[in-house]
Amino acid sequence: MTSTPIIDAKNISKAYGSGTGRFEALRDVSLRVHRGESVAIVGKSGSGKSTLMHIIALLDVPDAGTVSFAGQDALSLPAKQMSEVRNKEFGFVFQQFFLTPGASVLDNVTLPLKIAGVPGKLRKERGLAVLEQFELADKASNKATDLSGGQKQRVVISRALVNEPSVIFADEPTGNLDSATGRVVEDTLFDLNRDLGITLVIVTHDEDLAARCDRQVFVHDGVIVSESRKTEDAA
Ligand SMILES: Nc1ncnc2c1ncn2[C@@H]1O[C@H](COP(=O)(O)OP(=O)(O)OP(=O)(O)O)[C@@H](O)[C@H]1O
Repeated sequence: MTSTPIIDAKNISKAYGSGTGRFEALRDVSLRVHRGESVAIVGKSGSGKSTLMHIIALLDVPDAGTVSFAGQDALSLPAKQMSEVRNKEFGFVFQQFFLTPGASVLDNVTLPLKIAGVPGKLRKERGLAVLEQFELADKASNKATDLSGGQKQRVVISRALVNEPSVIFADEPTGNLDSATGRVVEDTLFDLNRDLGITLVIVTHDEDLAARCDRQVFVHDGVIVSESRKTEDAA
């Protein structure tokens, strides 16, 4: 039985710069991600991992190729609808957190709901419910910057989850954390995958983190060179 992939990227190419400074970051790359899967994108620094993730997450457009989301050609959508897909269906977790420094934890977490036009009272309820889940409700009125690294990343995951996304894209999600805190953040992501069926796409250098994913996709010099699947004893 084959189901429609949640993400189906075909023949993606992307170059940066022009003339002699032109650099081909991705060359004819195709990648399918199925609903509920966890996929690690791995490779050396500069291999094109983040570029690939940004394109399949509709944060950037390729020079050539197509990206479908749930069977629909996402790149041909009008800009407004494309941002709606991104805002409603995707959650983002980046190494650098990207929290708004002066704003409260709650305001940071509920930002995707604000963008989606959800009224204030409901935003607050949903934001607090997610923070509660991560034992951060007592930090709701703190400034987002006045938190530990692990707490910040849990705030970022709360923000990624508040819209009940179908896919979470994480780019080196544990890169700024010590190993124990990183492990807690990883566990949180895999719990969401297992318990809620949220699809995970994780860009990482970390072999242990990659090994926890159902599938590993290896990128080298802008090309997918191989793939492997989790063996049961790596679980
Ligand atoms: N905005 C840009 N302008 C010019 N070149 C870029 C730009 N973004 C990325 N590149 C180049 O494209 C290549 C791929 O970058 P990308 O960030 O996708 O790699 P990566 O595998 O994610 O690397 P890292 O693990 O270091 O984050 C790199 O050689 C990078 O220098």
